[in-house]
Amino acid sequence: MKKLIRSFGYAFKGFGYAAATQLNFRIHVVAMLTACLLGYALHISAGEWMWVMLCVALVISAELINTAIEVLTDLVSPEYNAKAGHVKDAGAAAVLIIAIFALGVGLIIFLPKIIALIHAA
Ligand SMILES: Nc1ncnc2c1ncn2[C@@H]1O[C@H](COP(=O)(O)OP(=O)(O)OP(=O)(O)O)[C@@H](O)[C@H]1O
Repeated sequence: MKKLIRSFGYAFKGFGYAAATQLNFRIHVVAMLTACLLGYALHISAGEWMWVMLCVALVISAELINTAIEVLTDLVSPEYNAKAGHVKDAGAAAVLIIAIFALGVGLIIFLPKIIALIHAA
């Protein structure tokens, strides 16, 4: 049990490290919190919440894995190395693809509701 609690602590430490050092991570956390607030305010359905939660988990996990890749790359290759660059670029590309997916889901769920609200006003 103690071990389990300790590993939660490590996970929170990892989250804190990413939040303290990565601007993109902070931007994505704010975007995901905004999506959750919008979901609450616009009374989205259970099915729509599942998509939003999937996007939150994907985006935040991708950012955390990308942070791990960046830190490890800097550790292994502090000097310029083309392969180190490819590793970081591939990590960044993975985050971009997931962010685009999340943006698409957000537009599909929220845009019609926001347009309907504007028309009703
Ligand atoms: N050791 C390296 N060797 C070769 N190219 C690198 C190296 N480190 C970084 N790069 C190149 O610079 C880009 C930016 O790297 P950097 O580590 O600054 O990441 P970042 O995405 O700007 O993240 P952050 O600013 O949060 O550290 C990489 O995607 C890669 O193309």
